[in-house]
Amino acid sequence: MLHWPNRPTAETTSAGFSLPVPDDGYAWWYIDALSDDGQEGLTIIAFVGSVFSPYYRFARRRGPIDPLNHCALNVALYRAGGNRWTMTERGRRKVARNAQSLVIGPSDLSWDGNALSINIDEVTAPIPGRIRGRVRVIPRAVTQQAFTLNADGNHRWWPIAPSARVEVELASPDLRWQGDGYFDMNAGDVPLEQGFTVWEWSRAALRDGTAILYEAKRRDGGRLDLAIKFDRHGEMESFDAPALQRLPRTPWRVDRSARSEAGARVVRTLEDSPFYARSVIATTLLGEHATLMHESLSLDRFKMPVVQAMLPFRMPRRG
Ligand SMILES: CC(C)=CCC/C(C)=C/C=C/C(C)=C/C=C/C(C)=C/C=C/C=C(C)/C=C/C=C(C)/C=C/C=C(\C)CCCC(C)(C)O
Repeated sequence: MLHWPNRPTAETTSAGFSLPVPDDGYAWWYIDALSDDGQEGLTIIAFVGSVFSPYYRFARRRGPIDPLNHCALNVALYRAGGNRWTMTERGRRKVARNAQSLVIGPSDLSWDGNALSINIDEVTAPIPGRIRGRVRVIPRAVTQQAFTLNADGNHRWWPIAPSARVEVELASPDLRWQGDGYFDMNAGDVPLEQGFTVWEWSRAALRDGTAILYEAKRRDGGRLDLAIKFDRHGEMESFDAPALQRLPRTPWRVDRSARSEAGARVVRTLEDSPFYARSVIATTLLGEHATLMHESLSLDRFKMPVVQAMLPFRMPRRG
C-alpha cells in the first residue's frame, strides 16, 4: 500500500478532477447506488481517457494520444420499468476541468468539499432517449488512502467514499429516490488492458461500514488481492477473504465468482456485455448477509476485434 504521489493532499477540497493524466493514460470517477427499497440502481462513471473506448484504443496505434480527447459520462439506470444507458464520448473541445469540477459535454461533476454533485444531460444509446437531472453523493467519510494496483505503480485506486448517501432527482425519466452508495476513482499511466487480463471488484454495505474486494490477474502474471473493510469513519482494516464461490456465467459468457462464508447467489444481472458484467449478488461476509455490487471484466475479450466493433452501438462519439 503506497501513497499516490499525484493525489491532492487536501482531500476535502478536491476529488482529483485536475489530476494530470498522461498520454494514453486514464482517470475515472465511479459512483454506484442502490435505492433503500431495493428497486432502483444506478452507476455513473466519468472518464478522462475512456478506458473502454474503441476510438481511444484505435487512435493509440498512431502514437501517444491525449486522454482529454476521449472523455465520456456513462450513466446507467437499472429499473423495473426499463434500463437506460448513456455513454457519449466527447473530444477535447467539449471538456473542461479544474480541482473542483469536471465538465464533459452538456454534463458536469463538482465537489464542494462535502458532497459531489452531478448534473446529467445525456442522450441514451442504442435507442435515443434522455437522462436529465441531478445526483448528489454525500460521503459518510472521505478516506485518506490510495492504493497502487500493480508493482509498476502505473494503475492506482482511491476509494474516496466507500460509503455514501446518494440522492437522485431526475426530470427525465421522472425519478426520485435515495439510497446507499459508493464513490471511488481510478487512474493509470498506460491503457488498462496493458496492466490486467481479468478483474473482479465488489463492494457491500455492512451494518457498520463497507467491505470491498478487489482482485485482478495482472498481465505480468502477478495478482492483486485486496479484501478490506472501512468503518463509518473511513478507518480501514483488511480481512481474510473467504473462499471463492463460482457463479453462473452471464448470457454473454462472462465468468463470475464471489467471495462468501456461505453460498453466493446472483440476485440480478444489471449489465451483460461481451467483456463486462455487473451484477447484484447475495453473499455472506464478516458474519453478515450482504448484498454485493459486483463486476467482472475480461480485458482479453475487450481486445477482440469483434468486440471492438460492437462497442460504438452503446458508446457513440460526438467529438
Ligand atoms: C443497424 C446496423 C447498423 C446493423 C445491423 C447489423 C447488426 C446485426 C448489428 C449488431 C450489433 C450488435 C450485436 C451489437 C452489440 C453491441 C454490444 C453488445 C455492445 C456492448 C457494449 C458494452 C459496453 C459499452 C460496456 C461498457 C462497460 C463499462 C463502461 C464499464 C465500466 C466499468 C468500470 C470503469 C469499472 C469500475 C471499477 C471500480 C468500481 C473499481 O471503479
